[in-house]
Amino acid sequence: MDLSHWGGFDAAIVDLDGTLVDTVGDFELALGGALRDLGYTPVSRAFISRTVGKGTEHLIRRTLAEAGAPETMYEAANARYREHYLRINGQASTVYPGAAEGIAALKARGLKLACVTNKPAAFALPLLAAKGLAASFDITYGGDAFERKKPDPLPLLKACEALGTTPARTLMIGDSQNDAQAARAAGCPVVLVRYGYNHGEPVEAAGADAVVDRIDELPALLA
Ligand SMILES: O=C(O)COP(=O)(O)O
Ligand SMILES: [Mg+2]
Repeated sequence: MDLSHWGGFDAAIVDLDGTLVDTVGDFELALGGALRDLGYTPVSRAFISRTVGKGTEHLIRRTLAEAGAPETMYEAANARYREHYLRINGQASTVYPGAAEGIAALKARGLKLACVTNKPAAFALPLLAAKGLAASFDITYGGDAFERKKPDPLPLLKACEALGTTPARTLMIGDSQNDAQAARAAGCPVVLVRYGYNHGEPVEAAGADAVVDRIDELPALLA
């Protein structure tokens, strides 16, 4: 695969869950804790992997339905989830092989970097710091930064604006259809990683320009 026809980039926007960090273990602890507090049985890891990616509200609403709990429990579940998540954040998650190296190599080439995630900033910022990734990014936007989150293009357009780049010269690196759709609508080329969470669907079907096994493959492909 040769992506050099893209003709160079000034910046990259990088997704967090499923792209930089395997966080399904953290989600499992926090959702499980919240469900137990409310008297329900925790949901499976497989369910979590195919549900993560569209932000906290979507995840909690789907989790309540999966656990057989009423929708009216949303506020209580959200409060319990937040408390558990803030306490366990990072304890059951790991940086994917090649992710830190890949980001460092892109940065060393002079690309500006933004982390744009649907994870709330209160979870995303401490996680990036705990995993030694925070300093790599010029800016980080959580899922609560703007009126709309990915797959809407708004967070990507705001990131380009903040970095002083154009979408055409800003590469989106993500793991799901939310990243691919947001990138398409914003006008950013997009690469997806094969190992993340894409709602249980093959990542090849998400409409990316390319799919890679590791982020540290990218610098050579872009040469
Ligand atoms: O919290 C989520 O929904 C996941 O967010 P991300 O994949 O955009 O990082
Ligand atoms: Mg993701």
